Amino acid sequence: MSENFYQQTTTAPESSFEVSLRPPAFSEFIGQEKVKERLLLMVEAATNRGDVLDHVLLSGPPGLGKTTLANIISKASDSQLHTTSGPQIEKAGDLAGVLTNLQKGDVLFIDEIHRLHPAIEEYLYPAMEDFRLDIIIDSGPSARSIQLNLPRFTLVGATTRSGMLTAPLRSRFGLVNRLDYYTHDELSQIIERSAGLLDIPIEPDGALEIASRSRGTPRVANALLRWVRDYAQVKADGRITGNLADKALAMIDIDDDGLDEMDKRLLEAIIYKFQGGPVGLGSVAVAVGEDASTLEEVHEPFLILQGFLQRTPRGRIALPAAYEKIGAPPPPPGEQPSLL
Ligand SMILES: Nc1ncnc2c1ncn2[C@@H]1O[C@H](COP(=O)(O)OP(=O)(O)OP(=O)(O)O)[C@@H](O)[C@H]1O
Repeated sequence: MSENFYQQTTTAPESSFEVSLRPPAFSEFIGQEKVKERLLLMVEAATNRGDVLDHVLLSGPPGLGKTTLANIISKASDSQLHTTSGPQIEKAGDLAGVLTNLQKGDVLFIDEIHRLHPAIEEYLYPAMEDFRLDIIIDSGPSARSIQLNLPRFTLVGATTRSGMLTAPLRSRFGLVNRLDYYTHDELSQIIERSAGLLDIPIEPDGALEIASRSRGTPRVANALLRWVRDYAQVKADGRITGNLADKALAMIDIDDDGLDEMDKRLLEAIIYKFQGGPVGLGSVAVAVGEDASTLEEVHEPFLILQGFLQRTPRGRIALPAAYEKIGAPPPPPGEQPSLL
């Protein structure tokens, strides 16, 4: 279970468990204060003007609350939410179907918007800017362009890879927000809230223990809470204390910093197989037997944030903290890989 624990919790389709824990309003959404403040202001201004909300882009690693915020935005602006994702829109006709289904003021949430096909993205520009859709019907000599007027709507785009978004698409969003990893204190509050909703008795030190091993990510925190709850029910009286959470998480090989087996395997591969780097992502992926994009989107951002890893133009480099973490002797100073 442990090896792919984060992958399961960060890329698995939404479970009813997750949906049930989703905060329904800004007031219950913990953390991301700046983002919340901006969105609240936008919603209030648009409501006061009786206007439709501007388009919003939310970026950041998986599981930080982008889908949750899209839901909250649509509720706060009293509008209907329509959900789709970049890979689901395969043809221009798919996009036309989604757009022509919207009512005035509706929120269209496109998850993984960076994965939209470039040709389809171009249809989105006039739709976002002028609420107009130009589509070509038929082909060959009888091909002709027809123009459809769309109701004014709000596009909420979510991406884990904001760098992959094209400049023309990015510039069409009125507000661009980056979500950051949560602090231990914020995650503790999220865990206590979830435990309350699920009727799980938890001590503050139990919540903090889970929080400190949740890699700054609410989705991981909720998944770990669920595991610790099961452990507490079977091995104890059901109450989650700090000590019990520690034992439960050790059982699934999640260490004090929240690193799992795959994180450690990645660091070990760079240090032992590639002499600490620099090494390209593709080579690391083959060495650890994991998909390169999972390493890049799920594992690496946290390892970088924690100071274990560095991305350089020449490849990945293990930093001194990584040697310490896996108990490898640090390289002699002369053999430290150059960071350039
Ligand atoms: N600020 C928060 N407060 C409380 N719970 C949160 C918060 N942010 C996220 N969660 C919880 O974490 C889970 C994951 O959130 P969500 O699905 O919104 O993430 P996401 O960023 O959209 O992820 P992905 O990009 O992978 O779809 C949800 O169940 C939600 O309940």
